[in-house]
Amino acid sequence: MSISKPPRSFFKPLAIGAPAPFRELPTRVERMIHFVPPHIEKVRAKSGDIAKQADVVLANLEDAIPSDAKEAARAGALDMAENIDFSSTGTGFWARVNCLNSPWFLDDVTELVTKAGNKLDVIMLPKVEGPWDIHYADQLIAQLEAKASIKRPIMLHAILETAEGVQNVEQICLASPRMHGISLGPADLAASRAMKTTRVGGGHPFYKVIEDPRSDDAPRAAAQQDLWHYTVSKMVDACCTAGIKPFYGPFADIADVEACEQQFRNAFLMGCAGTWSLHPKQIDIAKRVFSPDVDEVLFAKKILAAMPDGTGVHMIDGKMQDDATWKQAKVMVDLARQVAEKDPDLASAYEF
Ligand SMILES: CC(=O)SCCNC(=O)CCNC(=O)[C@H](O)C(C)(C)COP(=O)(O)OP(=O)(O)OC[C@H]1O[C@@H](n2cnc3c(N)ncnc32)[C@H](O)[C@@H]1OP(=O)(O)O
Ligand SMILES: CC(=O)C(=O)O
Ligand SMILES: [Mg+2]
Repeated sequence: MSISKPPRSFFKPLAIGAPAPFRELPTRVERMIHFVPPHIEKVRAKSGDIAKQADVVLANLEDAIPSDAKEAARAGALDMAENIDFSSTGTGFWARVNCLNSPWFLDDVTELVTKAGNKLDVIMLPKVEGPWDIHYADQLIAQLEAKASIKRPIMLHAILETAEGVQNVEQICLASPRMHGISLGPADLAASRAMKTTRVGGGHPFYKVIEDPRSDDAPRAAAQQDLWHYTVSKMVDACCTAGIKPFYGPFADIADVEACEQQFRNAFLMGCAGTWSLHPKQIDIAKRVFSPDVDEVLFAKKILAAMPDGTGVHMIDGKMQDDATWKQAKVMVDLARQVAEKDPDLASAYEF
């Protein structure tokens, strides 16, 4: 017997007075979630400017914040909520709270929801292992939303960063209508799986395929493979099944902008909606990569124009098009339209 909720109960608020969860995700361009360490006053002071460039600004309270600065980071996050104008640029405001078994989680969530709940779009929950973690956070947030008379539901975004979480990713995505999406957490995940790498995201020179031995004994060609391909694929399928958004996560080799761009691009091509930026220079990389390519969009527009009702078969520039490629084209053009609303240069390049 199934133990899932009956369909009619799924969208009911979990506390009397809490807002009803969204039936559909709000349509938002979220090409990058920019991480700010809120306890550092100098960096926090810049986050108003960052909010004009990034699609999402996130106050990070978890890893990378020293244990003796956790309260300061929380206070910094509340300060950001109060003093930065996110709404006029349509920028999302998120916070990554400490994990559920930490001494800080309860105060993080309580203070964020009750003091800044009407400003906060998404709470990012680290180290989620199964749907039970989502159920607990979901109920607690509903109680706090009700207590503080929050008008819009705060969404939940889980980080996929333990082997158990990857094993349970489908149930995590389906656990609650409060779910917004999932991000890959390659550092904790590597540790959890005992992967032998000290890198945060990206490839590894030892993870490669080499060609067969050559008759001339010349060095054999080799190509690095993507360590994260399986996990990203699994995450994308789980998110899309649940109607929520998959994201790549951090790329910590800040100086290696080329490898960062390639890792982001692989994730974009595989279906991710966005990524994280840890440093201001990763914002532009993410913007470039997660905005659809102009030539691809112009080609996709030709497909839509040639097949107004989305059926049949057509040849365009020597390539066969049918109902399936019409859907591929629609994905591209729909995203381009959303990006165009934020970016007038791209709007004109896409010829909208
Ligand atoms: C595995 C995980 O959990 S990943 C998520 C957790 N990690 C994070 O959130 C890290 C966030 N990023 C950072 O803390 C920093 O970018 C670091 C530590 C990676 C690098 O910091 P620095 O060495 O100071 O970078 P750098 O010197 O290049 O900074 C250039 C400027 O950008 C500013 N800056 C750096 N990072 C950020 C940021 N995330 N947001 C806003 N401004 C920033 C710096 O303050 C500096 O400003 P200044 O020129 O006025 O002095
Ligand atoms: C993203 C993150 O938290 C990690 O890679 O561990
Ligand atoms: Mg982590």
